[in-house]
Amino acid sequence: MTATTPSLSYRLPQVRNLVTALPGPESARLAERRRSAVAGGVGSSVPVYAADADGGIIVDVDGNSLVDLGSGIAVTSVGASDPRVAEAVAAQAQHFTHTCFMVTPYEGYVAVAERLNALTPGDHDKRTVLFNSGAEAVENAIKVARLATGRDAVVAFDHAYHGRTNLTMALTAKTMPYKKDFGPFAPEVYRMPMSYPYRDAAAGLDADGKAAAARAISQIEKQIGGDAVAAIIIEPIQGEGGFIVPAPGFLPALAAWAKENGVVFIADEVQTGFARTGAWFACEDEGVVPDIITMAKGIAGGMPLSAITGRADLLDAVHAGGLGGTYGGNPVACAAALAALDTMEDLQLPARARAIGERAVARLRAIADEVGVIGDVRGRGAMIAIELVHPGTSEPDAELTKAVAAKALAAGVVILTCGTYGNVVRLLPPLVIGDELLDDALTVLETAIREAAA
Ligand SMILES: Cc1ncc(COP(=O)(O)O)c(CNCCCC(=O)O)c1O
Repeated sequence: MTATTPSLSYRLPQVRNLVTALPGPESARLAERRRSAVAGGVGSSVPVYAADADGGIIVDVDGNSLVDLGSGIAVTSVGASDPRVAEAVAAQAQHFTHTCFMVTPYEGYVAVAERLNALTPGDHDKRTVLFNSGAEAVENAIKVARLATGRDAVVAFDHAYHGRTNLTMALTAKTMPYKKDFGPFAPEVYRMPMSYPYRDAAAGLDADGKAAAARAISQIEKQIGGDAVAAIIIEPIQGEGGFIVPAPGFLPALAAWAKENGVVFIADEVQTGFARTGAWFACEDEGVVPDIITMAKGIAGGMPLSAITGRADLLDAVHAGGLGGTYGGNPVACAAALAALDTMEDLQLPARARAIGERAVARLRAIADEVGVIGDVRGRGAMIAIELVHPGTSEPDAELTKAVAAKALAAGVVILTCGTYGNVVRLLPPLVIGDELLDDALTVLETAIREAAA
């Protein structure tokens, strides 16, 4: 831990420890039950079943302690059993688990909205609406943008990921596994080229952010026309598409164009939000103030909650009853969010994320030349990735990527992969992971890369 960050305490030993082969017998029994109970379309990254989790450790049903470098896909930044969150959940549940905010409202929803209005970029008048999933937040951000502008067209980007509902599938770029055979998809969605510095350079394109933005804007104007676009939606750092950090200048140029053309600029911070990238929100890195920001994942310590926060004039343009849903802003999830936000603030998790990222990037950059298969090391804060390629080329190596993740898992480290080409190893550790455990996991990852690449 750096000297300035508060000390962390844990309920479980923060030590990687395997006591059986993976999966162990209990996980194997659960897998058997799952085969005759759960649809095969739901996949799982690892073959073990969780029994407990705390800090950077997941304990499985066979007593194995694994290091969690996935945080349940960027969700459990405060850990999966933050004591403050657990206490808030229990306390709320003892009073009421649900009344439906559209029926009998409650303070927790209002308090979360006040916190998000204050925490998100921009000092303008804002309003917030709460939902359950990231995709639901994205769907509603687009609804608001279309109503407020009276326009239909929505611009999304190559390599984007926005969810698994019909509209968010239309916004998502990669077909397999997210979209294949699930169409037809919502109309009036247009895909534009992304700033992908590593691959832009490899393709001989000008990787400069302003040039990349100019390419996208030129296509928007030719294919749609600025006056027909309701919204641009973009992840400030693309997540499932491969932890793609656009070149500096790209986001500000798009936001400026959107403002000039009356287009709603939506930042999808479902994966980048809540300290993950070393700031409360990734947009802050270049001073971009979105008109609407979508949030979920890290918001509530693992409880299902999502939100849109945006300009009051946009969100208040919607007629009464136009936004909502049965469970949106569930009171238990709201209690968890308020507790999680307190933990993030008390533990200074944006700074902790930066420290985690610096540690990880230094280790990965140090071996890149030696192993020859790391084409790029990138990310910000504790959202770090390596793109794996065939030696001496920028050709994606998806098989090597799978092998690295499998070797890491066999040694007791849960690592997620992603990327349009399936060749990105991503690090999303809980922001409460300790340095010793992080270093141990990075050593395992280095060994896995060396062995898989040999
Ligand atoms: C930027 C961004 N927007 C929207 C979403 C969607 O959030 P939901 O809460 O999964 O609906 C995500 C979810 N990302 C992980 C999805 C994993 C999977 O389903 O295989 C995201 O990252």
